[in-house]
Amino acid sequence: MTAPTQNAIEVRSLTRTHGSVRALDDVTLAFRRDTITGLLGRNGAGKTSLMSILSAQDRQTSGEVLVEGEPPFEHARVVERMCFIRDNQRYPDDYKLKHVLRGARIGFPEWDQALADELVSLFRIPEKPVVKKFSRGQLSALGIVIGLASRAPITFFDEPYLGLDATARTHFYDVLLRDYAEHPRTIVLSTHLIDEMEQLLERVVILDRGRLLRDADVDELRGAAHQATGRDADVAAYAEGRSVLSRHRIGGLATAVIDGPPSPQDRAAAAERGIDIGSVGLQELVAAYGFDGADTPTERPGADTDRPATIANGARS
Ligand SMILES: Nc1ncnc2c1ncn2[C@@H]1O[C@H](COP(=O)(O)OP(=O)(O)OP(=O)(O)O)[C@@H](O)[C@H]1O
Repeated sequence: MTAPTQNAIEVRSLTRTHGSVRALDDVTLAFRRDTITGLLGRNGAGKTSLMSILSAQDRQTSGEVLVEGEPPFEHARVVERMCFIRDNQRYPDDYKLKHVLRGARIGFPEWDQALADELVSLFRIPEKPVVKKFSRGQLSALGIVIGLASRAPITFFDEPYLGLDATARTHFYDVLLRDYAEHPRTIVLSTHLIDEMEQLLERVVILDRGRLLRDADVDELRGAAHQATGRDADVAAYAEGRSVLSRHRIGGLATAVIDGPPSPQDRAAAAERGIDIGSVGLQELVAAYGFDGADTPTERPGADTDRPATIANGARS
């Protein structure tokens, strides 16, 4: 008997096009079993497209997807082990809370009714109105109830927090961590609230314009870049020849996010120019990747005549 691989999902050369738009472009990666992975990237990066294909709700244009070793599309055995909570889930017009929960209980073999009841009360989800009258936050809460109580071995959450108040988001994070500790499973969640949700994540996948930028442990990414802050001209000189992910300028001060941890030589060069070297958090790193090596648009395009070549061209391959 072969041992199960440590990956719940494997994706090879995955491409999804819509006409001339490449929602996913030659993506190769794996999602580890019994791990919470954050799917990050700017609007339109391809996060929903990827989860839709992995959960068999859409089909790739080319490439291969294996979920627990099998292609998911039209594979009932694989599909019933997955739960995809979309940010725009629709329900039949006459459905109330009880109808949605009844459907989920039938659809998910590992469904936990006690957990569903606890969450309904925690999120104060109303029983009487039809679901189509729910507020944005109530709809998100309902998705979270289904996603967690399904106990599906592979669960996808697509921006599950939309419209949720701060208390409800805290409840979500706390129950997710508690339930995951008691029932480990593979969870993939897309989010733009990176600072807030970073504590939940063990691994991170970053997409940009359909392409894979990073697939790494959160701890590895925390040291993946450094930032240099100082007078604009000094930071520009420091940035010269280094791989600049983004640069912010306010007045005469600038901060450049540079790919890679600072070496002793970097520290010495910074000290020589009176530049502060600092660490870059996950949210700042993802934002910096999204800049394409460009400046923040605080100044008129074309006004920046002294822009160093590494910044103007973008140094990231
Ligand atoms: N059915 C479709 N028809 C045409 N283009 C599509 C379709 N679905 C997705 N796209 C395009 O594919 C790209 C990726 O979209 P996707 O929804 O996967 O991004 P996302 O990372 O989830 O974005 P967001 O963070 O804004 O939710 C976008 O440019 C989007 O416009």
